[in-house]
Amino acid sequence: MERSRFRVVVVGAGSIGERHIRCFQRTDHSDVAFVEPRAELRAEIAARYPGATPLETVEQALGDPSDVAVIATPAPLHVAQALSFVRRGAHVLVEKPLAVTPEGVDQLTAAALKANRVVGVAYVYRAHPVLADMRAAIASGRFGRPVELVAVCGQHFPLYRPAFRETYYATHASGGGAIQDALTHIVNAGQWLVGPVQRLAADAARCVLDGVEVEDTVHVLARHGALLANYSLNQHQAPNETAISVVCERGTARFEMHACRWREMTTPGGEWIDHSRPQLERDELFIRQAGSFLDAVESGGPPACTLADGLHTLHVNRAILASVTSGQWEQIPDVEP
Ligand SMILES: NC(=O)C1=CN([C@@H]2O[C@H](COP(=O)(O)OP(=O)(O)OC[C@H]3O[C@@H](n4cnc5c(N)ncnc54)[C@H](OP(=O)(O)O)[C@@H]3O)[C@@H](O)[C@H]2O)C=CC1
Ligand SMILES: O=C1CO[C@H](CO)[C@@H](O)[C@@H]1O
Repeated sequence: MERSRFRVVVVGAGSIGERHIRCFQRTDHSDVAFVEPRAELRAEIAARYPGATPLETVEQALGDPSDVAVIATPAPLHVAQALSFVRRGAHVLVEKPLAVTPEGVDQLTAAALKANRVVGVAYVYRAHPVLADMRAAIASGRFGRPVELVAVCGQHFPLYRPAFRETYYATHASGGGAIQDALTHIVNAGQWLVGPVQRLAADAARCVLDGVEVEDTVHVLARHGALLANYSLNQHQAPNETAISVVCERGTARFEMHACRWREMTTPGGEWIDHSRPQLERDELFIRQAGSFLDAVESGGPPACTLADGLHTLHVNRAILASVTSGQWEQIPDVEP
């Protein structure tokens, strides 16, 4: 069957916005425009992506509604901008984290429901085929009930984002710090694998990165119902590694993003059985995410990460920040699916 073509506008052509322009173009189902207020950057991006239409303001984009808007601005702007586009009839993919506070999210949810628009949150791990395979294996029940999740993650953030001090990353209020910027991917993946978090306790500090006040190292103890979880992440170690293990009653499954594999072990003291794929190029994840969002728009089905899932992760981000300050366990509010 012939696929629909979509008019897609990417709002904010910074680091991730440029990637979305490129990756939506690569789906071959999109005519892409983008909003970038800074004239110099707008011209540079337009030169790099000749098919993409440059716009200066969000108002211009709202005046000529697209089918899909991708919100790639700093987090405090996400919800209000998403709401404006939904009200103009667009489906919206919002970058992570959904926001820094839950303000306006109920309004966005109601508006999306009323207008029958798909709103998804761009937690891109959900587009990872290896993680999806491991999730399906766990969900099949062949390892028994999941009882524990252990995530161990780290990378040298300045290598990947040398200008981090000058971006939203520098403050919590603008969506920065290891918790809201990086760990949020991992807790969202944890939630996808084993369900929502009910309570948590956290510790975090700025250990190495200079020129910012926000934390670069974080440890979280969490309860996903009966399951015990433990998340650790830093943004300064040399290895770029992400490993998420799910220990079940009759076997352990481990996702190793850096090795592009998941592995299982079911015999006590036995050998790992590996399920590997060739290493993915970074764009490939985002092309898959774009394609999957357009599929949801086409079918009217739920996106990979729904607004409700993104809101739950937002509550988790906030509870981690609160626990670091209070030194107490924090409860996570329920979110209606
Ligand atoms: N999923 C992932 O892997 C990643 C997700 N992200 C997330 O994406 C978001 C953006 O991050 P990133 O691209 O790194 O940030 P950048 O600072 O690189 O880019 C943000 C862009 O938004 C633009 N912008 C700011 N305000 C407005 C506005 N009012 N209207 C239109 N455009 C505006 C900025 O324009 P100007 O040029 O004027 O500053 C800039 O181009 C964050 O929420 C971040 O957490 C980021 C990186 C990777
Ligand atoms: O979401 C993200 C994924 O990784 C990037 C590089 O470490 C971050 O900058 C970003 O915010």
